[in-house]
Amino acid sequence: MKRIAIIGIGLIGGSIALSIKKHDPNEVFIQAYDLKESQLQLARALGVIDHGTTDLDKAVAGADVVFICTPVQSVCHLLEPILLSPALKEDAIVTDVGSTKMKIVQRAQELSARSKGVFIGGHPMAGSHKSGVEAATERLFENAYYVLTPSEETEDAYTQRLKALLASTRAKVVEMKPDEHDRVVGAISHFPHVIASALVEHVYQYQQESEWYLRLAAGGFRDITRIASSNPKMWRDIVLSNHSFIVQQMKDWLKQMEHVLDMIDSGDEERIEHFFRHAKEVRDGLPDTKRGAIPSFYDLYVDIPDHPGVIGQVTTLLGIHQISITNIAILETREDIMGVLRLTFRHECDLEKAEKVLRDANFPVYRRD
Ligand SMILES: NC(=O)C1=CN([C@@H]2O[C@H](COP(=O)(O)OP(=O)(O)OC[C@H]3O[C@@H](n4cnc5c(N)ncnc54)[C@H](O)[C@@H]3O)[C@@H](O)[C@H]2O)C=CC1
Ligand SMILES: O=C(O)C(=O)Cc1ccc(O)cc1
Repeated sequence: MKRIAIIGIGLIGGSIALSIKKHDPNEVFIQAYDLKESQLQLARALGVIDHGTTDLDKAVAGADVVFICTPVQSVCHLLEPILLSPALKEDAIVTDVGSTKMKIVQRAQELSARSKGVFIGGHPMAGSHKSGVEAATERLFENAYYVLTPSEETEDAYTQRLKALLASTRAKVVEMKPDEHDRVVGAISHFPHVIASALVEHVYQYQQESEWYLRLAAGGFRDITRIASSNPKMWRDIVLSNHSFIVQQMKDWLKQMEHVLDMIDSGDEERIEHFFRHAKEVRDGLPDTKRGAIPSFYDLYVDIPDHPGVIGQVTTLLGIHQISITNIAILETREDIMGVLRLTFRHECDLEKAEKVLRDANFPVYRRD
């Protein structure tokens, strides 16, 4: 029986646990640690873990592989008590899922000589703007890249052992140096999150002048700012931990914006069209993966008319048809309706069934991403 420890059982820790468990249900025992007893209880109730504890030594005891799945600043703090834990098994692999790698790998290297285990940095390049174990799904990492950052001293046998375990995620595992990882991921993930949030803030300032700004916000604005709905604490940690690259990229961006400003101000038709054409070509040429770096969750939206008991009708209908909902939220209000209900499902087939059941009952349902 293989023992896997998950430290921080949220969206990513839960999704790793589920994918490993689904692959080998009878051969794996998943033990978890979290600061929040409630997350451990929920994870146990959802069948994501076999055992939960708020005692770190007990959680790592006897584990063959330990995944640290907390926000990145906590990963740095947890490395010492985990790598130097007397309960850590000889030759255990300790890995993490943090969105940045340089600081984490550097801290692990400082501790490596005194540890019984071996640290290999990791980062699954898939996620969501949702968090918590309730949003975890075993298919989250399917077809996404999963970066590992073994150091030059890491014996290849350990890396191969970890890769074999990660095969259950069906991600494409690749190896990178921590600095290259942080520079590239800074540009394609971290900095875009800063831009998305800044764009929301930008329009919010205008909103003080007229309420129409956010009321009219649709289509493109929604698409480009979707990631601004992500977990603020997680992104605070990421930005602090990848500070230098993000600051550099921000300076490059300001220069780029100067060019764009100059181009638009000049009214030069040819330059402006070329700007949009080139961006379109690069964007259209992005690798067409079924599930990319930001895979959609299985969300269904229902417009809720303004009369009592409607939300109850929706959930009852789904219950009668035995369709499980992972998450439910009322998102926004428009004048003509009471709100938009977002129903999240763990599996695509549940979403399809729910869509049919609700449509047959004349609810206005739609998908959106
Ligand atoms: N959410 C995403 O899209 C992605 C996140 N990541 C990385 O994965 C890590 C986890 O992110 P999520 O699973 O989204 O967060 P989450 O908020 O869903 O889960 C984090 C869990 O860690 C627990 N936790 C926090 N501090 C702790 C501590 N000191 N000790 C023990 N438990 C602690 C929390 O209670 C929570 O259950 C972060 O480092 C993030 O940068 C990586 C890829 C994608
Ligand atoms: O790709 C994005 O930017 C996402 O929103 C999903 C995500 C978030 C954090 C990561 O470390 C990796 C992927």
